[in-house]
Amino acid sequence: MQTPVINIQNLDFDYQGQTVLHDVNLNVHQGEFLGMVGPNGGGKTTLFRLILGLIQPRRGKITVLNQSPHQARRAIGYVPQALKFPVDFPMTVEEAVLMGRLGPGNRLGFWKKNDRTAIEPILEETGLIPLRKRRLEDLSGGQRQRVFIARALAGNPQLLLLDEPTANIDVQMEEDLFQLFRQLNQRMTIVVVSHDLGFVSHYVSRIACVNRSLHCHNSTQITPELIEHMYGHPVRVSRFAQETA
Ligand SMILES: Nc1ncnc2c1ncn2[C@@H]1O[C@H](COP(=O)(O)OP(=O)(O)OP(=O)(O)O)[C@@H](O)[C@H]1O
Repeated sequence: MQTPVINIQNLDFDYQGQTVLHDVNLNVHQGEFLGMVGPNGGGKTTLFRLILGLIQPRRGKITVLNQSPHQARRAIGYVPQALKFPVDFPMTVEEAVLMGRLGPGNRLGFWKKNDRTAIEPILEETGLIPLRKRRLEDLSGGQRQRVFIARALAGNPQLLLLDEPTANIDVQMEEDLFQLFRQLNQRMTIVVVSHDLGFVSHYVSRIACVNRSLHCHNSTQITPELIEHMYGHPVRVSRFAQETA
């Protein structure tokens, strides 16, 4: 059997003595498109930061592509929550995407020809060719999201982690982005955090519910009762309600 892309065993994580994640176990397999849902503060971003090796578990084990998260770092593309990224940074779309090529031997602003060549198909795939010379601050929220996705793709990752990539963007743009993720999923494993359960379960086969602990469900098993139980209160999920009405 193939080694999972992400393997987490009996993981505990604390922030200043407060347990944020407890006894988390998770296997994400090659080529999987996994959705991740859960209430605010449930620990989803923390789990991403652990997978990226930015923070260490207090207990348990985590491997990514059969290596430590730190060793696997260059094989992971990460799109953080949009609100956590400065948007008034004075750079063009092209320069922002090139930042995804940063690494040993590459300095900011001193790009090699092969870096510029490498980003061309990515600009094309993410629909950014017409915007390539525009400054980040002049873009809409959805266009900016595409830039952050393209930046994450520039390092040619095997695993893509997307933290609420469709927050604050309109429904059409959300559909377009998920179509792009579906296309990308043909060549890479994807984990996407979303609060739009009905929508995300349409695209993914499995959903990890994170609220201090983690439980996986097939997307067909997700019911309003299960969601209410996980969030601790009823959740307004427009598309979910429509689909299950
Ligand atoms: N740097 C930090 N120091 C201390 N506590 C933190 C830190 N970052 C997050 N936390 C706490 O850890 C818990 C989990 O936060 P996390 O951001 O992982 O949740 P989340 O599920 O991603 O939430 P959201 O859906 O709101 O993005 C929260 O209680 C949060 O306040």
